[in-house]
Amino acid sequence: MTDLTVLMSTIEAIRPASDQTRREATAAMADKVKPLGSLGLLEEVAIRIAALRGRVDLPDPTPAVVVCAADHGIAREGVSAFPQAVTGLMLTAFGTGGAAVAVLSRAAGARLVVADLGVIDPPVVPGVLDLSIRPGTANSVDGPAMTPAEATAALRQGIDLAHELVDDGVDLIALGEMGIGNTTTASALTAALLGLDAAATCGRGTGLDDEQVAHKVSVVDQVLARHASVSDDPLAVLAAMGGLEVAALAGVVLGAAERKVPVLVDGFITGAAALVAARLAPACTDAMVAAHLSPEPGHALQLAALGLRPLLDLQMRLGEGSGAALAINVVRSSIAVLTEMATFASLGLDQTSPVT
Ligand SMILES: O=C(O)c1ccc[n+]([C@@H]2O[C@H](COP(=O)([O-])O)[C@@H](O)[C@H]2O)c1
Ligand SMILES: Cc1cc2nc[nH]c2cc1C
Repeated sequence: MTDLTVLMSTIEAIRPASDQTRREATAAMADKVKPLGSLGLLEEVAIRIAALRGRVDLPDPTPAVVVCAADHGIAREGVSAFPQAVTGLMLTAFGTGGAAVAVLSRAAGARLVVADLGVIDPPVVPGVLDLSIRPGTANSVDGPAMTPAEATAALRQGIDLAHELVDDGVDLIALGEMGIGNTTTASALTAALLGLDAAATCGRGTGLDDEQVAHKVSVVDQVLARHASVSDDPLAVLAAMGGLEVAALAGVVLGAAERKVPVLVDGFITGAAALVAARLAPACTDAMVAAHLSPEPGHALQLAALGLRPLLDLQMRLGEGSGAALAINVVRSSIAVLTEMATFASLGLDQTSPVT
């Protein structure tokens, strides 16, 4: 099958979560020995996952953290506090287990899957999947970051990866990314897809000062002006602005949603991938859980557009999937609440009258 055929058949196959199971899970949660709604978002997450999976008796999840890495031509505009070579260096840190996301994945009992979608001069690191489409995108200030065929190929890599993980027993996927310059790419994508000004979506990334953020806004303004004609078509916007890892992560979302497996969206860059996926297949938002809130100003705007509420707000702005890895145990706990908590009835209590 061609990349486009796989993409289209995946989009076609994505169905909304089950309303019937949502009602059953909501009723089951209401019976638990606690005041109604007192476990807050923990209740909502378990109910949403039950509705997605089509069953209330959820097993303890088998999680995987998927980190997609790639380089960005836009980094040449001086929009990051760090040099582009850091993208490749971090591949080694992922592969050797010393990166934050490797530590947090271990703490969550999750398998870590790292994929190179287009790192320039990637180091040879055992365990890192070579899914490279091209060595970095082109600079989207000057022209399209990639061709529609390259964007589709990256999406397909993500879809295939999600399918392989699910076939292997994974039923919870945390999204992560690495790519110097990718907050600028995510700012452009978010502004284009949500019809926002660059100033609303640009933040400090890896640590820009106010003057550097102003420069970043002017660069994103140039990208938006250069590609103004494509703003109605999500695949064309993705190809025009990048990036390769964003495309692959959008594919992971689509592939997971097709198989009714929840994805934990991490920060601002995975949020941009989630937006792309939602534009391609609106029902895939039922598979998304927002792990945390990044201080990048565009992140809250993305989550509002997706109708998602973040589980955590720890002022984390690392990326890599660090927030998503951390939220795995929150999701695991929410499922345990739904499946293991006692009910009022089982304790011989009447939940409608307070115990005196
Ligand atoms: O996840 C976030 O919200 C986030 C916010 C700021 C920075 N990052 C990470 O930092 C890198 C991009 O930052 P920058 O400044 O180079 O665009 C990239 O590797 C991301 O993983 C990630
Ligand atoms: C060191 C470093 C680690 C990262 N992890 C994700 N983005 C990153 C950016 C830098 C600079």
